[in-house]
Amino acid sequence: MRVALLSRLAELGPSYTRNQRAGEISSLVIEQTEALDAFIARYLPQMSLAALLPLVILAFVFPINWVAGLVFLCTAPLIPLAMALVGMKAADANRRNFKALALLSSYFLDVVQGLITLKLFSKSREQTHIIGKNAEEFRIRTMQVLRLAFLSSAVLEFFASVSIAILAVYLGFSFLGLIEVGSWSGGVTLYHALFILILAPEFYLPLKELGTHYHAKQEAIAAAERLMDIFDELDRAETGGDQEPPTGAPTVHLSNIGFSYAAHLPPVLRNLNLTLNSGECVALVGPSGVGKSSLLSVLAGFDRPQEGAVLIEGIPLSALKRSSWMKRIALVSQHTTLFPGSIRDNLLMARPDATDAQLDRACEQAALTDVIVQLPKGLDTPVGEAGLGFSGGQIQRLSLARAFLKDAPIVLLDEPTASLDAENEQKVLESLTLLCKGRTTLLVTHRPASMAIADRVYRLVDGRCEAVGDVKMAKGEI
Ligand SMILES: Nc1ncnc2c1ncn2[C@@H]1O[C@H](COP(=O)(O)OP(=O)(O)OP(=O)(O)O)[C@@H](O)[C@H]1O
Repeated sequence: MRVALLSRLAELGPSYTRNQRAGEISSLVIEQTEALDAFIARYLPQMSLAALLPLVILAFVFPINWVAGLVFLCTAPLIPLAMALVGMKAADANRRNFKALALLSSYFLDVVQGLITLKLFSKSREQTHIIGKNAEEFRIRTMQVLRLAFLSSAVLEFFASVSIAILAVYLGFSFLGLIEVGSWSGGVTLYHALFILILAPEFYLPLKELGTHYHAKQEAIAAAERLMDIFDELDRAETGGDQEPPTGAPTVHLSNIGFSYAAHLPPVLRNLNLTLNSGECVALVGPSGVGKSSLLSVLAGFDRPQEGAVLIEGIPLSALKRSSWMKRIALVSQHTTLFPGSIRDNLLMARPDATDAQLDRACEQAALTDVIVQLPKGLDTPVGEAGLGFSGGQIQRLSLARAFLKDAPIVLLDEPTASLDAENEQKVLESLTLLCKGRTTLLVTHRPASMAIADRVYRLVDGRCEAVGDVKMAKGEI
């Protein structure tokens, strides 16, 4: 289930996950998935037992004493009935419990990630208080679930005990000759009475156990509902077609693109037209928040435009095989994630078969060599979650090194030199000039120096692209 869930999330891509709370998703994948295990491993096998064992016992008891058989037959349905009555409430309680857990997880993650900001504004105590409140809410919800689980066990135990007691009184009286109905052979012998009484708890046991595991079923239903939300989201995923993208640096045409993040939000891109000729580097400028990164995301295929189409050599992007398209683009975004492992592992993601010489060259091109030679373990230095021990600029250079390594015909760059000093910027720009040669490149930038490597400059205004006469003019505007 976890593997299926993660591959669905990968198919949904960043356009889905960036609108979700990371803590909630991780609680869903790690903890809530676990709830299905109890249902499959305990409840379902118990259901077969509960259907089979009482029938077998009845088959032995009826030929000996039909009244005892009738008592079994009449009291047995009481247990599933009581179980279902209590269980109806349990699904709701479990749903609330999972919600409280998801809220607690996501809040906790936000606080841990934003600890510096909280310390800076002396808000950590306040947040601790809010986490305390969420934890208390989770405790209350958990207790509600447990109360229902124990209550259902008690009710089942009660019904089973009363039924056995009725049977014991009947068998006792029959044995003493005070009751004469029931036995096919006249009276009840000690052997028969003991045989039925010893079997009685075994008759109710599978039903009681089923009741005990019933809350596992309700827990699984609550978890499955949330999991199904993600599987149902698949319709919104950009799954792509089955056509292979053209080889070499293609001409990319954005035709009448209209895009907004949600139906209730104003469009970010409106009737946008832009052509990136084969092997050409186009720079895109514009004020912050105008939609440059959104345009890159549409071009990379992470977001689907509501209007218009992205055409790769005339073929709509939506018709291309997604995995092949991903191999054709190198993207340096503003948010780079470093995965736990060594620097080498993080670089090899871009090209698993890269040789040491190729890795060294990519580091050199991205102005990363100076950083690596200072590390005692060099390329084998471990980097932690979110690039622990790496500065923003160093992470950006690592992302650039990945782009150099990938050697893809389409290059998408979002502010590639934003966190670099003038000296390193110059170094990286020289490498970028080489990288862009012969590749179709879109370079989003605010930096005048970066624009110099572009063949043409466009400005994004009001959701549309306007050509800027020349680089000098664009520099003047910035
Ligand atoms: N996931 C999202 N959901 C809703 N709105 C979004 C989302 N991401 C961005 N936006 C909005 O879309 C608009 C364009 O954002 P975008 O990041 O594309 O701008 P940008 O030009 O790249 O800005 P910058 O230069 O600061 O990086 C902004 O108004 C932003 O608030």
